[in-house]
Amino acid sequence: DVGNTASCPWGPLLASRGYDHQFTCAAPQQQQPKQPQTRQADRREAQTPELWDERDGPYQQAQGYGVLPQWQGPEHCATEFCLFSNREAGEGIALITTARNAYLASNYVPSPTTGVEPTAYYEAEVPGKGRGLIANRTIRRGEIIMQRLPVLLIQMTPHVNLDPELREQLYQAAVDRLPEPTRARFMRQMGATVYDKVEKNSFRMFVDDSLHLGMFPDVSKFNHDCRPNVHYRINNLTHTAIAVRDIPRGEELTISYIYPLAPLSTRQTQLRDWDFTCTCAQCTLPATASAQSDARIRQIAALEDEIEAIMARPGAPGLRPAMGIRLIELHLEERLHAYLGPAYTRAAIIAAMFGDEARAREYAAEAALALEREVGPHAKDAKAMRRLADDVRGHWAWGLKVEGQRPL
Ligand SMILES: C[S@@+](CC[C@H](N)C(=O)[O-])C[C@H]1O[C@@H](n2cnc3c(N)ncnc32)[C@H](O)[C@@H]1O
Repeated sequence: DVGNTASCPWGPLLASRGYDHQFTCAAPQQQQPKQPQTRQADRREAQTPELWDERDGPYQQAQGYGVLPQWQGPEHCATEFCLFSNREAGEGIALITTARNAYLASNYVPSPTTGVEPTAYYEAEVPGKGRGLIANRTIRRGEIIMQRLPVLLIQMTPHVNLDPELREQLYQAAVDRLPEPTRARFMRQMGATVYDKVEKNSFRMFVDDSLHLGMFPDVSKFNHDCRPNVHYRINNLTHTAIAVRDIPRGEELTISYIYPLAPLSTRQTQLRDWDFTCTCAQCTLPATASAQSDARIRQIAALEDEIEAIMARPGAPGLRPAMGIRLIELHLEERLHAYLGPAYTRAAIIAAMFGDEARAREYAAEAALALEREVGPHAKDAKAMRRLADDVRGHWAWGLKVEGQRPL
């Protein structure tokens, strides 16, 4: 059920979890995110496989799963991890994974590869960031900029455990299986070796329950910004990048590699894993403005905690209409356009509880739009917010905090 999934707003090497045989990114919005790069933990968790065993066992086991005919592989098995490839799927795809995961992938029907017309943006040198993407026309809020399948998908266990030389051989073999134009675009990504490219450009995603790193050469052109104008989600193996506000011609298109609702020092610590010092506008604010931004981030966290605690108590004692309004203001003042869904949801419910029909309708409509962008068009929360916007007075929350109107 794709509708069960939520977006993972914290950047490349993103954290995600799978449902059934889907490829999903399913970290709940409200949940405190996992650190974006938990490589040390992954290294500890991963079992050390025997290295580079191409004898019968893994091949037979792999063949037992019977991936679809247009797939090539298993090849180059290193214990249970083998190379599987398909030149016809998407722009060509290579997997380094177990036979079971390859079987799941090969049976998967991907979303179409699509997005705005290629001339809507162009690639250019961005001072202090290397190459990046620039809007070539006004890109409207909600426009899908890119929707892509990975061209290389590598299970985390061999990525962290294989002998470096063998790993690079295996990765090179995988890249060689891609059609030439895709291979060329893959090789243009930042990084000296294939391993290095994976470290610098991959997105975390799950195939069933196993953590993988997905490579999307087009998507890897987005630079990071702590106040991004593009949000991405990964559902069912597909990476979707979508504009979160109107983006004027000439502005850089950016995503966030981390969970950015954190003060400057925390963001900088997180970004150290990527080996660069962030030069985005938010990280280079003058000291006073930067301190004000940190204070707003702390206010957002405190207000959300307060609302949660109040809502958990019968009668929601101490709830005030201003709380929802302030939550929205703080998000907008901080330019957190990629993270508005939960804030508008809370504000819409609070407005409905206090019988403020106009605000409840407006906030619920904004919440629905934001959640559709952030989580996906089938998001259950987005549907719930649409229902609230369509019929505020029929909603369970309507008038609950209006004295004499309804018992709580
Ligand atoms: C996924 S690549 C993005 C595309 C890259 N600029 C290029 O030329 O291929 C990530 C790398 O871009 C650079 N980068 C991205 N965002 C940045 C930022 N906000 N500040 C400084 N460097 C950044 C860093 O070198 C980072 O390792």
